[in-house]
Amino acid sequence: MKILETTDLSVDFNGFKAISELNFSLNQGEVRVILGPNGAGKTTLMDLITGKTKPTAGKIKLSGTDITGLEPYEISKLGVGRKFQGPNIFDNMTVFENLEVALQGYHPVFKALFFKKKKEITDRIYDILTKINLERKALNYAVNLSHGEKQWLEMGMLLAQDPQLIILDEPTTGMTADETYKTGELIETLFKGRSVLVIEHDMAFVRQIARMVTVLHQGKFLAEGTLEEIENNSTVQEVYLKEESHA
Ligand SMILES: Nc1ncnc2c1ncn2[C@@H]1O[C@H](COP(=O)(O)OP(=O)(O)OP(=O)(O)O)[C@@H](O)[C@H]1O
Repeated sequence: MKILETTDLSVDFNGFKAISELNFSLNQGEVRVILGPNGAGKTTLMDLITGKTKPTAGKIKLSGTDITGLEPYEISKLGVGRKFQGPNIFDNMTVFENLEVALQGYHPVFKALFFKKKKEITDRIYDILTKINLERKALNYAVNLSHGEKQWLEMGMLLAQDPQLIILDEPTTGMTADETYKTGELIETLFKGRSVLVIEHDMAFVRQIARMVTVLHQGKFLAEGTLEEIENNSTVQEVYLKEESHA
């Protein structure tokens, strides 16, 4: 089944086509990396899927439901979770509290109402903490975590919201090679069986996580295949070489 499908999707910024008649689809449970040189339209595509940018033409379907033109909060409610490049967590809360907020929202006044659910919630939080390797830091303030740990905490928070589609925008930016590798492992364990779209430039990381890669260029579909196929694709090579010669 297709979790995501775009049909002739286009967006025009004052005459400039940042995404142009794009037909893209993602299968349920698939991890797909979106590649493309600077300005290819990768971020714009994610903005269209999440409702941040409204398309000029075309359609977007999520699990068969037309979500074209919906507002970001509506799309998020339908189960699309997005993680932006930098860590976006509550610095002045503990790791545990960050996950608690992600699971049940921030309702200090109504906390008592959740009392009965407490055990269930705590178990779920510890399950995620174990997966993101932060169980020993549950009571530490998030501000004191390393860059990698902050990113992993946010991935745990994303999972806590149980999204049907997860979008990760360059998740390894600023990470050491070791942290990058651990992030790849995390995507395989934490998001196992989930549908994930990733924008990423780090090729070792792409090789680690993706079965299939889609390449965009100037807002258009350029190629799709395994990373090996993409690396051997002469059109893709040409586009990247041209970009390098302009850099
Ligand atoms: N709101 C906007 N108004 C006008 N032009 C825009 C807007 N958003 C994006 N663009 C343009 O659309 C093109 C695609 O940008 P986008 O950020 O999607 O590319 P990208 O593939 O994510 O690139 P990068 O790898 O550099 O992040 C760029 O030329 C950008 O300048």
